[in-house]
Amino acid sequence: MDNHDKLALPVGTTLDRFIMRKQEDFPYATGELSQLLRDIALAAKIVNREINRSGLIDIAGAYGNRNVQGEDQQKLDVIANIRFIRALRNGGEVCTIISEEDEDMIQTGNVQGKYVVAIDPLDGSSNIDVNVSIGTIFSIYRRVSPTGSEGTAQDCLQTGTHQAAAGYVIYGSSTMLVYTTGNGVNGFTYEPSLGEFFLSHPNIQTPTTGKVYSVNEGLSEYFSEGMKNYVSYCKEEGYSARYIGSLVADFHRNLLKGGIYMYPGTSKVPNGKLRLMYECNPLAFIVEQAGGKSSDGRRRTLELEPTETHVRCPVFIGSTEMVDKAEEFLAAEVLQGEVK
Ligand SMILES: O=P(O)(O)OC[C@H]1O[C@](O)(COP(=O)(O)O)[C@@H](O)[C@@H]1O
Ligand SMILES: [Mg+2]
Ligand SMILES: [Mg+2]
Repeated sequence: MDNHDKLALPVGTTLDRFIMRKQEDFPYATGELSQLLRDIALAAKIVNREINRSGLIDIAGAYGNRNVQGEDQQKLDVIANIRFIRALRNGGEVCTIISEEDEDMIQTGNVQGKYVVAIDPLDGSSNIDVNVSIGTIFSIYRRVSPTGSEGTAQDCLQTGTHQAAAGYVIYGSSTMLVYTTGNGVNGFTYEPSLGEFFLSHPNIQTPTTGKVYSVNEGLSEYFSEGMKNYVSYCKEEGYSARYIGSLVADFHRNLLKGGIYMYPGTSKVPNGKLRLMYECNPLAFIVEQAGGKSSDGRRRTLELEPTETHVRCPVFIGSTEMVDKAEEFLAAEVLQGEVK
């Protein structure tokens, strides 16, 4: 009987109770990570409320600033960023934060905090004003430097294999929080009238293959030969193309139903668009814990060395057999290149 069976909690268990019961599984746990997960859930509830009424109040549209990625910040990007940073600062468990919306590391002042958080406060920004599912993505590391001082770059630039926990919130037809602490993946659905997340998707396992591929084909003229060949293969196999344009939403669908999401390197952007620390690493941890796979087309995402906090990397993530197949096509291209 493995851990999951021993601690199988019924659907409908509240998130708080689930976190508490899971903590009991680790006799040496001190409760800080549990509290940190609760802090994130609290901020998610507040951001969810803002999103649900975003059409009614003046929080639609651009904020008027550009972030470190050179993207126009949406007002909700900024609001979500403020809400999550405030919750993590007030919670006291986090010493340093890296956020998509801030160029530099954010020191919270909690020098006794044992954790570092990397966060994409609002994912799918291009979909905010058009009522399409968006999300929040987070990744949690234990600091490597001693407590008592601010977190360091070394604390923030750890490979994904060192994550203590990771997760995302999807603000869709319902709002869900999905996370892992390296002991399986569980999903919780938010019940707004009770203000609680309830266990709705215990021990998520992703199918080893699927019939859905997700990629922005608008970029296909910049795709490599191998990538073009894999997309043709998906069409020949009769797969359906599904691309919401919100990473969290495309990932979530494929996690539950099977499929592959790809944001490849292209001749225009060789490292692709997505960020390793707060988009690819957390989702790679989740997909692996659910029995799936994530790579940059060649190397395991979780083993990629982060060179700086906002570094980008190509990503192929989802059902293992589909990621394997995509890698095969990319490898064939390299071989052909060598033959020529
Ligand atoms: O419009 P493109 O180039 O296909 O990019 C869409 C991708 O960019 C993102 O919006 C990037 O994330 P942010 O919205 O957090 O910047 C992903 O959610 C999405 O999958
Ligand atoms: Mg994003
Ligand atoms: Mg974002």
